[in-house]
Amino acid sequence: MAKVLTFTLNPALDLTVQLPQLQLGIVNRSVEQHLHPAGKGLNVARVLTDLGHTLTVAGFLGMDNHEAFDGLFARRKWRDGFVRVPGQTRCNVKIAEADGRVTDVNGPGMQVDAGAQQALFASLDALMADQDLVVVAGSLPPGVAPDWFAGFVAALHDYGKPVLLDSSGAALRAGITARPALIKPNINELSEYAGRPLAALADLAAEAERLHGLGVEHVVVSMGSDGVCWFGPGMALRATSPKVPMVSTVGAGDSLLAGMAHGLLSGWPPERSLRLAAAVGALAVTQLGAGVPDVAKLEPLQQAVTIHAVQEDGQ
Ligand SMILES: Nc1ncnc2c1ncn2[C@@H]1O[C@H](COP(=O)(O)OP(=O)(O)OP(=O)(O)O)[C@@H](O)[C@H]1O
Ligand SMILES: O=P(O)(O)OC[C@@]1(O)O[C@H](CO)[C@@H](O)[C@@H]1O
Repeated sequence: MAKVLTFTLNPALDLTVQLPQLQLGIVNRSVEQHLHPAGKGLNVARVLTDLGHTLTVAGFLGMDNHEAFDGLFARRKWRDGFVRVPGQTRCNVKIAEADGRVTDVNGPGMQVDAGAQQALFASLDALMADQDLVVVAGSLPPGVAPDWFAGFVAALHDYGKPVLLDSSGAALRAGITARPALIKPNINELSEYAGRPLAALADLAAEAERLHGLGVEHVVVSMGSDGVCWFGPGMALRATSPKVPMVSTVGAGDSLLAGMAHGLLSGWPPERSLRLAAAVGALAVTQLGAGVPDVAKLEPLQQAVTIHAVQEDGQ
């Protein structure tokens, strides 16, 4: 199995609040609440650990509420490369209604100063030693500029290992300039990047083609219950999403990305990688938070995924 480093520059304590139906402007009473350490790169790390890989996790972490994260790192036996900064890691609220709708209220995150950014940069040689693949996922905390992020991803790229990027907005735009091997925007994030709605598969294919021209080898576009499209060198595949009981969609994209990473690291044919990735994404929807506590559950989900080629006309 492989060694993987995931960066979460803006981690979060995810507070998931489950209730029958959210009613705005009145007191809502939740049925259950769960608080757990998360953030995109850490969610990816959970899945990759469950699939058998050895993980190092890094980014910025607030000094004032680090305990839950330290506990997670110790339980999962992750090497901890996080730079501690003054203040609190943010709390992101996820309101999960009984019909499967999830409303996210994500905090900005704690201020990260130039010293902390330099400290993370300075640790790259040590962090990158022996890694087979790097994942950079999530938003940028206040103080971290998109230009800095572009340089950061470029520095990772220079180590010669595949860099997988999942971000949005200005961070996605900046990260793409550093030619990551793979990006995984959802369809809304890619539409925002493109500056136009990408409604049809032909639009996605055209945008992916443009990104290939910028040096991004793999463009993986997630579309929630509508599945996922993967545009790679000389290939375009679409996977359907299996029908699953919905608990929370939070972390589905991270799970999909982890599945893709696993397939790439295993040297699998594209169809096999995409099938697994779609199955891991679907599994995430059936539970709170990311992870594959029972790998056997992936088998029926993989069988329920249909893969077909995206035609030139976008069918
Ligand atoms: N309702 C669903 N049923 C089955 N599979 C799903 C469902 N929602 C998501 N998935 C799977 O998970 C993948 C990622 O989902 P989605 O497109 O919602 O990612 P995302 O917007 O990046 O999510 P997040 O940022 O919350 O992790 C989809 O491509 C699909 O394979
Ligand atoms: O604000 P960001 O960094 O874009 O996203 C953060 C986040 O919504 O992403 C994960 C799900 O993908 C959650 O664990 C976390 O709260």
